[in-house]
Amino acid sequence: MRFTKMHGCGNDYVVVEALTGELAERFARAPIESAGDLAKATCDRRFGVGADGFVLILPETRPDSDAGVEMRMYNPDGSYSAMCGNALRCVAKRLADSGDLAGEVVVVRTADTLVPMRIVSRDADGKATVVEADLGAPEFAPEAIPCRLPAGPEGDLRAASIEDEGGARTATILSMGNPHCVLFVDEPPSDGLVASVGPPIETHAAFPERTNVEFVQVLSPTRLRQRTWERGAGETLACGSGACAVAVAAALTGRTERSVTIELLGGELDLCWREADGHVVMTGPAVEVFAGDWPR
Ligand SMILES: N[C@@H](CCC[C@H](N)C(=O)O)C(=O)O
Repeated sequence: MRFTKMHGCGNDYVVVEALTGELAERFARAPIESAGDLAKATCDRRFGVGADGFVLILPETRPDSDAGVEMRMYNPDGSYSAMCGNALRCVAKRLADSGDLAGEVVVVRTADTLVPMRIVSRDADGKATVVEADLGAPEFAPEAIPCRLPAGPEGDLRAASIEDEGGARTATILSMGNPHCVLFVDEPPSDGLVASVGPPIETHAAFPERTNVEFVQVLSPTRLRQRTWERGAGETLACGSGACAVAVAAALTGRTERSVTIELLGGELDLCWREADGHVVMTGPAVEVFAGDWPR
């Protein structure tokens, strides 16, 4: 199996393009869970390639879909995620660089979401370097996230109270196709905070499908700092869907404007929660590191 090791802001992936041939036969019509063990093996940082996620690029099998391909993303623990912002940009770059992208625009389906993406810039060799992705509109209804906490007066979880061993915390909870619990903090989020609060919130009883946890410091009305404890992965250097959730949470709670830049441990992402259609548009880098064969 040929793979490409890629990353977006240091959030790294083993990406397998399986548009034709044996791999497409094996996975395109197979149940989602069927690639879970392969994800665990390849993502292992000691016994495998090492990555925050395993990504399959598959032919679109839904007859009525406008997507060119389907993306399936798996966490290192083998669980599937219906959304993954940084991996989506890597997929767009992969398609652009391998000549499988006719123009500068591609539509990728992940679960039930169609994600239009545009190559924003290329290097001197014509390889894509920056990609813009429209991740669609956030979901706020507790049952759609899913989250068992009761909605507030606005019908959402913009100021939900969630308890862990450290006491009650106020969180903004929403879905970008996957669940996010955003915690605003006054200081730069520390190693200790992320490591001690991330795991119990990820597996908190309020989240029947677990959750990603974002720790966010507001630096100005257009700039934030974010660290993320990811569902099924632990702390990563960046989380694209998390950055989208943070941009929405910050604007929704009046902390920032709707267009912001987010500083992550591995780089920066630009986000815009568009007024016109409520979609969240993320712009950021996509990088190829190396290619290889699994197993050798
Ligand atoms: N890092 C990703 C999100 C990956 C999936 C997440 N861990 C989940 O299970 O929801 C991103 O860039 O969005």
